[in-house]
Amino acid sequence: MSSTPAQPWSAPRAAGPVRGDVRLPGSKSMTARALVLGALGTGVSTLEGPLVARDTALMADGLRALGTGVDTDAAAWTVRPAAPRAPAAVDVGLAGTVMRFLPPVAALADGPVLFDGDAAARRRPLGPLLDGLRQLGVAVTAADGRLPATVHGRGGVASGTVTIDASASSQFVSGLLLAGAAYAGGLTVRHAGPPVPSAPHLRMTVRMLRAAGVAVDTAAPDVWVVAPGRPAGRRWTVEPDLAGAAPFLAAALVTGGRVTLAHWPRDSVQPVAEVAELFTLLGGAVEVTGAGLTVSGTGTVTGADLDLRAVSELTPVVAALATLADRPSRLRGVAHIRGHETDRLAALAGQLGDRGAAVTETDDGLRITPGRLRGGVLATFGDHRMAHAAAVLGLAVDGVGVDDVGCTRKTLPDFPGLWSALVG
Ligand SMILES: O=C(O)C1=C[C@@H](OP(=O)(O)O)[C@@H](O)[C@H](O)C1
Ligand SMILES: C=C(OP(=O)(O)O)C(=O)O
Repeated sequence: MSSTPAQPWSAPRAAGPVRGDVRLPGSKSMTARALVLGALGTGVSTLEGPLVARDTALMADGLRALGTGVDTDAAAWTVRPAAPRAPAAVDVGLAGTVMRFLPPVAALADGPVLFDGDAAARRRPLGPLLDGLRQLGVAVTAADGRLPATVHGRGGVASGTVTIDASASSQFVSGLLLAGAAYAGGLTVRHAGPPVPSAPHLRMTVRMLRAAGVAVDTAAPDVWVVAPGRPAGRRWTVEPDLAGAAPFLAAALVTGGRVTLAHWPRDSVQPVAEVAELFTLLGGAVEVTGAGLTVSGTGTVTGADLDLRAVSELTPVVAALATLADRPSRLRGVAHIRGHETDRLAALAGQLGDRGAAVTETDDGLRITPGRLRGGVLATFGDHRMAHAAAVLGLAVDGVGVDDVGCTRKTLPDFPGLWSALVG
């Protein structure tokens, strides 16, 4: 973790239905991919509306350490590709995108690149990605398949097929695919194991590779074939962050309000259909118009049986909604979020349980029965989305707070400011 002092925060209660527009900064996932594709590109790339937050700053710094020119001074970022260089050291912080997307880039350098990060990042799974690199002939040293890890590149990677189990994170596949086009003969990635989570993020990876002119064949299930040929330098317009928008949209549901995510594109690379289905099952109405993506609620959250595998990063916000619902809920398909920023299933069961809901962990999710809720301080464990969950709970329960809202800077530069601007 960063060494900045903990920043306790009290979540505001909603005085009435929350109504308004919210302007979210750029998508973390899109910014990360555009930076990596830009670094490996044939020419200069620019990012309009990038996310300025800890995860994307770490990605920019990591690429700089590898020799890429990344200019983040202006509102639009510029990426000037250069052959990856070594020796180098990359601080991944707690960013899954940095720890999974940059080792395959480092494999192109000639020499050792050391990866390390926050203490919590050392607990996050990395082994299958490193095994994938080893299958391509890249030497990697890592104790127990976790950080710290060193990638010993030899100035290039031959083509090949790698077979990995990506059930712990879709980012293993995305990381390999993003760099794969720069490997001598391209790359084939096969997944073997329980289902890969977060399928929409794989879709985003493939769409952005194709948008940069890289051919990707996805005809066979769980197999991705990336043709050789570097991505084109190009201009990316980064969409508002849909995952970061989840607590704001949830506010409409809890309070019977109406919240619009402004500047929403008609054609998005983020999981709009999945998020719309989720909020509809929870009792809301979702529409995408020229004004943006709007969620309206009735003030009653409908408890439901929800498969969250595709949108697993929304689990903390959905769990908070489930504690406020009219009936019990079951959240399933998210066993792998035990390896997110913290063990999210344990953290949610503990913290929401302490606030009066009955929450039990299952093999792959949570059962949540609403109860008489009481205020109190939730521990975030450095996890931005635990703070989002607390904010949602606090809309309807007096005296809810978090021990450290600073962790929200991982993906939003000013979550408390945005939240009070909307909620009051
Ligand atoms: O590729 C990405 O940008 C992401 C993929 C997902 O990771 P997992 O597949 O590990 O859940 C998601 O949860 C994470 O927030 C961002
Ligand atoms: C799982 C998440 O992040 P990361 O990219 O660090 O995996 C998340 O943002 O919820």
